[in-house]
Amino acid sequence: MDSDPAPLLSTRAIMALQSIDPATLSEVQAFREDFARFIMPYKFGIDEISTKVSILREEFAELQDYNPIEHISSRLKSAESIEQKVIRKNCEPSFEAIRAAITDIAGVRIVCSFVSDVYRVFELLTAQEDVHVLQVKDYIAHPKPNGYKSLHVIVEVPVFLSGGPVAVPVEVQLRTVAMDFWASLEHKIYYKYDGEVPEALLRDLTAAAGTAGQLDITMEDIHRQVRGDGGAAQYALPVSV
Ligand SMILES: Nc1nc2c(ncn2[C@@H]2O[C@H](COP(=O)(O)OP(=O)(O)OP(=O)(O)O)[C@@H](O)[C@H]2O)c(=O)[nH]1
Ligand SMILES: Nc1ncnc2c1ncn2[C@@H]1O[C@H](COP(=O)(O)OP(=O)(O)OP(=O)(O)O)[C@@H](O)[C@H]1O
Repeated sequence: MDSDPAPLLSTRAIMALQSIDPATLSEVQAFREDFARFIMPYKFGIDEISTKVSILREEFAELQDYNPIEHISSRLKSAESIEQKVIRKNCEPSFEAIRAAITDIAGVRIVCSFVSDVYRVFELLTAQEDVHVLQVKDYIAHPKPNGYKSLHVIVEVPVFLSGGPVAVPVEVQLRTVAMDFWASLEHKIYYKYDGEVPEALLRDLTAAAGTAGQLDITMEDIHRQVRGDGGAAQYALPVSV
């Protein structure tokens, strides 16, 4: 006995689609295809940078018995987040204008053990000949007023598509574990309060950023002493760390 195939769309979705004029529907479909074509190179840009960072990480681990990179994460900006930024930046809503104005559609975050590692990984990545630096923002040397610290660099990498190479901007954020801990909590609080964070919490967050900064200094100092290249505080460490 034949049974009806399971519907691909719910009755509500079919009714909604039937009520849209076919011209609008084909416009929506065309837009979806254009958006997929627009976003694809950014995904490949993330892949390029992630591969470069993974190679550096493996090489360090193999040859130097030391790994300056704790972890790597990446994100492709969502259509909603791009839309919000287009509105916020008062950018013309065309793919061409968005491509020129929004340089963090592809994002990679590199979390390092120590501040010196952040700068070392930055130097190694940006010295590669196919990595073109467009902009650097050093929020470690110059933290934001709320205490936010990270080293940001917008790089452009070539992505080889069937039609030829395309230069894709990728935002790389480099930070320590302590900076990352602080930034992720601050991000959650900011969203929880929809940007209207109470004064007392803001004060606590700024103070916590200072504590995280102090922790980075102390940890790096201990690390240097263990490696035997000195440190600011010259106290002896107990056996193995
Ligand atoms: N948690 C947290 N993240 C931040 C903060 N400031 C910047 N970031 C992160 O860094 C990204 C880029 O920040 P910036 O380099 O300062 O760029 P911007 O001045 O905001 O400029 P646009 O990215 O063009 O809006 C943001 O999208 C966040 O992911 C902050 O105060 N707290
Ligand atoms: N370069 C990056 N690498 C990895 N993750 C990132 C990067 N930039 C942002 N993120 C993370 O992606 C998530 C969502 O980011 P989203 O694109 O919505 O906003 P944003 O880039 O942080 O802010 P804005 O749109 O104001 O520039 C957040 O968890 C954020 O921490």
